[in-house]
Amino acid sequence: MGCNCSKGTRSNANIDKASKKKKKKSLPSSKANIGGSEERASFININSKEAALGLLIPSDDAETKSSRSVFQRQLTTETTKVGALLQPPKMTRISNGERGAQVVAGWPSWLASVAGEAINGWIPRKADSFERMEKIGQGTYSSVYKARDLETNQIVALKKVRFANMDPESVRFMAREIIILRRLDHPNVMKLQGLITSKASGSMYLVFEYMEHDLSGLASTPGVNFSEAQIKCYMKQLLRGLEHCHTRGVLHRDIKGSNLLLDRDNNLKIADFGLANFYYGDHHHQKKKEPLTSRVVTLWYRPPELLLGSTDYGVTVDLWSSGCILAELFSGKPIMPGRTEVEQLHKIFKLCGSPSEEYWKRSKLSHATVFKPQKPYERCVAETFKSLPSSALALVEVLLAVEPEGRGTTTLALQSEFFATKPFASDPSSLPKYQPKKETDVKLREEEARRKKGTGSKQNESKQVSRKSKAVPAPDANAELLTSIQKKRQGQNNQTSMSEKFNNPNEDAAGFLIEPLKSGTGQNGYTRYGVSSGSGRSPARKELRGQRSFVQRGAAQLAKFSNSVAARDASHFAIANPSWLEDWSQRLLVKPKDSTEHKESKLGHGDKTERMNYSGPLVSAGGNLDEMLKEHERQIQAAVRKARVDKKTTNRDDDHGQTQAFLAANGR
Ligand SMILES: Nc1ncnc2c1ncn2[C@@H]1O[C@H](COP(=O)(O)OP(=O)(O)OP(=O)(O)O)[C@@H](O)[C@H]1O
Repeated sequence: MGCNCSKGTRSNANIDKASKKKKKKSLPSSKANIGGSEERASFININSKEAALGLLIPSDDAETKSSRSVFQRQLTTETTKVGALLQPPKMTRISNGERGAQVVAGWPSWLASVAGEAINGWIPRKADSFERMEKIGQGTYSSVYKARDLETNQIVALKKVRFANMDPESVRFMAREIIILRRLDHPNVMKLQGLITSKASGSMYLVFEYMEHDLSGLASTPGVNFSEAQIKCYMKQLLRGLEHCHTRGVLHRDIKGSNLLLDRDNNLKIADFGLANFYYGDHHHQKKKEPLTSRVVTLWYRPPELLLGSTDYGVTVDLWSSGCILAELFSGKPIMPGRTEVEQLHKIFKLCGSPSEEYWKRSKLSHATVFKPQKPYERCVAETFKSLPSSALALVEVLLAVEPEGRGTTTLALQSEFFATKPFASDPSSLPKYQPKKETDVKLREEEARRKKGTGSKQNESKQVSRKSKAVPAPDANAELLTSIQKKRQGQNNQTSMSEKFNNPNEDAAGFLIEPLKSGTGQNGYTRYGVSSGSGRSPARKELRGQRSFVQRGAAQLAKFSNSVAARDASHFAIANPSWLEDWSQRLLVKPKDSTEHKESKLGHGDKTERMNYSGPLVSAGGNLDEMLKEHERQIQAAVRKARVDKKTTNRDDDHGQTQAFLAANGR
């Protein structure tokens, strides 16, 4: 495909050279002067922080248990695993000598402790060697800035990750992300180019190559239409990037359009490894595998096994998300825009059928007793996507297999007929060069509008929702995880205000040269494949952007999304039953703010900030499982009663009735 042109990356200089150099010339005056009183003082602090941090990166088990002994157990397990198909990474702990060298090279000791492996061979970059430009993204736990590397004149993206008061959870997550990023090296995976550490150790910048677009932003840009060959080009790159991750034993666990970044030449790179984790393959039966959390992957892209509570899953979770993206690229809209976990699962069953009896038996999924339908659902993927080219449909069928074992692998997907038949995947550089920054502008405008409305950042929105929405307790094995994430998020809320402060010119103190925000607009038309919407614009595409990652993201376990019914533009590839009306499970959790918002949601137009809607989790943190189940039962019964009353007074479509039946039939 020729889409693998790797951009030259400027990695940090070799640590050996650096430490030698430092020893030779600047040791006495350097910040890294470990004999200096300032550094000595921080060494003393650091040692206690190391103890608090456990020195190690988190596994999901640690997400749930958050204990050092868990880490140690994981280390032992991991280091003894051999012969892995997926080349399981070793949790290499660097020696004291190496750590010392890293500190000499200028790294804070706490970082050398938690992510020694990730910084090995690097020296820290200094903030003042970058000219910071505009803010280009706001993640839940990070802010992203465009900047110029003054040493190379290259434009880069600086992802600022804050961890309030060295909160061990936040530090562990950050450490995991950078360790994973450094394990990966592929043209279709975002490369970590370097790290900038701040004096205060309360934040860190991850340096990445700057990417002009993200796939969902680009797809939602007016006048931008994708051809089949272009969809193949993006899908091929996505699958190649994922293949690399999986081969290196990494599950991304948050594949969605807004995490697939594109440079000017249409090279796609998988970004945001904030939820990624290591995976050890199916052949490690001899050792008890550490459980993985099921509370990952943005709702619309989350596979059924996770919704059913699986903690023993693999690469197939990313394949499911990829299948959702493939179908979405053709359809011009998200294919299963659920608003709650229940609704998501119901949408999945309706489209993909429910799993077989054998699957329910063998998988022993924790939520199976609650969600197993009394009558199996028929699969209707082929009818729904009958307008897709047959080779594309065949791949969608595989990737959206309701039972994970049916999804194959990235390698098999890459070998599928879809990529072997004409029109072949375009060469990325042959595709239109889209005007930079369009979607970033949209995003920034939306953020600005939210700020003006007083809702503040995404975290604040979620907070607001958590007060409004009625979180329904449900069984979940990860209550402790949620508690720990909630705790973390309290930190994140602090981080929000801190990141707001970062926009303050006083932040120059961090050493950046600041350039004022510029804006750019422009369009570049291209024929959208098969979408018959007159303007070529698919407002629903924009909806992708609103869908947030779940774990460790929006506060109080709230996944934010834009209302699904917005996805109703006429499309050649429209799914057979596009009646995404509100079902009662949604109303159980969310009360639309007012009728205006509701109306706009249905139209799918207008300012996105007006259309925001939210879903709450089924699961509340902490508490006794029985009580949670009982409470869940009460909530469900109340909702069923309410739905029955509503049904008499309002027009309901099939979808609503089905969802109701689905839930009622399952004892709720
Ligand atoms: N290398 C890059 N080049 C350009 N923009 C980027 C880059 N990396 C991230 N961004 C922008 O910043 C946003 C936030 O980045 P990222 O997703 O890594 O952060 P996050 O805190 O994990 O976000 P989220 O809460 O959305 O998962 C992205 O959606 C993207 O628009």
